[in-house]
Amino acid sequence: MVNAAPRREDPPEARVADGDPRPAGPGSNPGHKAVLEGPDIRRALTRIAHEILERTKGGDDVVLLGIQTRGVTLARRLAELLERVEGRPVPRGSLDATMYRDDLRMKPARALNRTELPAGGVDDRIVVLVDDVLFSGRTVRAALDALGDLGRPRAVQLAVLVDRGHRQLPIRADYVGKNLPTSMRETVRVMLAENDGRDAVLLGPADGRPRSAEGRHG
Ligand SMILES: O=P(O)(O)OC[C@H]1O[C@H](OP(=O)(O)OP(=O)(O)O)[C@H](O)[C@@H]1O
Ligand SMILES: O=c1cc[nH]c(=O)[nH]1
Repeated sequence: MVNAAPRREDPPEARVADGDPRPAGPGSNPGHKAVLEGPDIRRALTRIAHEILERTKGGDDVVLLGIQTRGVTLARRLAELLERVEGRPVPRGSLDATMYRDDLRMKPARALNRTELPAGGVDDRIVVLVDDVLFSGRTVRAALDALGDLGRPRAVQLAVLVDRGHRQLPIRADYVGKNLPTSMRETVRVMLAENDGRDAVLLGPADGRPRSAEGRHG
């Protein structure tokens, strides 16, 4: 399980009592606390990779599909971990579900990202959707609709780094890095080195207003 206890590789400011959130560090807003640091994220992803192999009986038919934006980075990292264990490449791709959202009209327009499938497609495969945060479930609902237009997987599973609760749809994750109880007045920000320059999961106030799936883009 993810361990918040101080470790030698943590920066000095991280060495606080077990269970206490750590100061958020560089690149983050004041008032945000780091609930996971780089080593925690690495351990969580390693555990998820092993769980995927166990549940899919060696991962032979697995395709990892990262949901834009940070889900794509996490899918890449998971693929590398699976490849290290299995000694063969694991097909992966990316999914932008923006056009399938049910709250498109309520949000500022945003640029579309790439949807890319591996050469073998997704038909008859076990697709593991990967995202950084699971909240209302509306992004995953949109991703399932997008996937339905791309093929017919044998099964679809969901892996998330953080499940912060507050589901508005009957969606659950099969693989969870960390269950993080939150209030609607908080926001969870996942930072990844490839996207943000460092690895951390930050918990902080939601810009002074409760964050909900209504009126936001996801
Ligand atoms: O369960 P939900 O309520 O849908 O929230 C979860 C989604 O919110 C965030 O994405 P966001 O739309 O902020 O885009 P980003 O990943 O590109 O930053 C996060 O990356 C998840 O995809
Ligand atoms: O707090 C939240 C809610 C949805 N998506 C995020 O990335 N963070």
